Amino acid sequence: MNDKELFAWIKEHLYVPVVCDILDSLGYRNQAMHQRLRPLDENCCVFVGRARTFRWLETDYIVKENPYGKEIEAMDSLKENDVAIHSTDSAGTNAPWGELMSTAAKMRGAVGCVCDSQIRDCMRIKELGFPVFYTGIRPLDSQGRGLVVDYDVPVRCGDVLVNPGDLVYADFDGVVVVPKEVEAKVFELAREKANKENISRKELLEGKTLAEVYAKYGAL
Ligand SMILES: O=C([O-])CC(=O)C(=O)O
Ligand SMILES: [Mg+2]
Repeated sequence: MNDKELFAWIKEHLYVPVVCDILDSLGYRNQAMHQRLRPLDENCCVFVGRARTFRWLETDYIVKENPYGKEIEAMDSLKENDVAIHSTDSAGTNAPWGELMSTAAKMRGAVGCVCDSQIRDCMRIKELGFPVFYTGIRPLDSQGRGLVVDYDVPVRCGDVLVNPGDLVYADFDGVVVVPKEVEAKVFELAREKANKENISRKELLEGKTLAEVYAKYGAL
């Protein structure tokens, strides 16, 4: 399967919690982003793609020659199925993501953004239909408050260390990051667990008790 086929398959058959369960079973227990990251629009929050990371530096002055650092270059390098991942801005001084970033990302084929910081232009982002997970909303520009010092480097976002190219999967329950080295295994096992959950749900709806179905399929 190429990425396009894999991502379509994941969106059709899986959901974020089942992927988290499999990561748990393989010893990767800290791959779900912190619950402070929530979707801007619950009707537009499901995506799977590859991490493209932005490393932010907090500043208290405008860098004259290049007030946004490498941000514009990074944005224009986005490709099909990319997910923009912004390093954590604990201070929350500014909103590095808004409607123009969303528009630029969408036009390059990116499928979502996880911004562990503030966002702005929220109603326009919703109108555009670009999925964004965010920590807060604030109307202030990043210029003079922060800049992108590097991109496609490991960054911490939502308390998860994200490497460029990691698979990022988001739905209403949250955002999970699947490290490259376990990706194939995770989706093979997630398919099996989802099958067990589907049959368990069916039998629960037919009236069987939780103890009965758990004894049979071992899936919760
Ligand atoms: O200017 C920014 O950094 C964010 C923003 O407002 C936009 O993307 O429209
Ligand atoms: Mg704007």
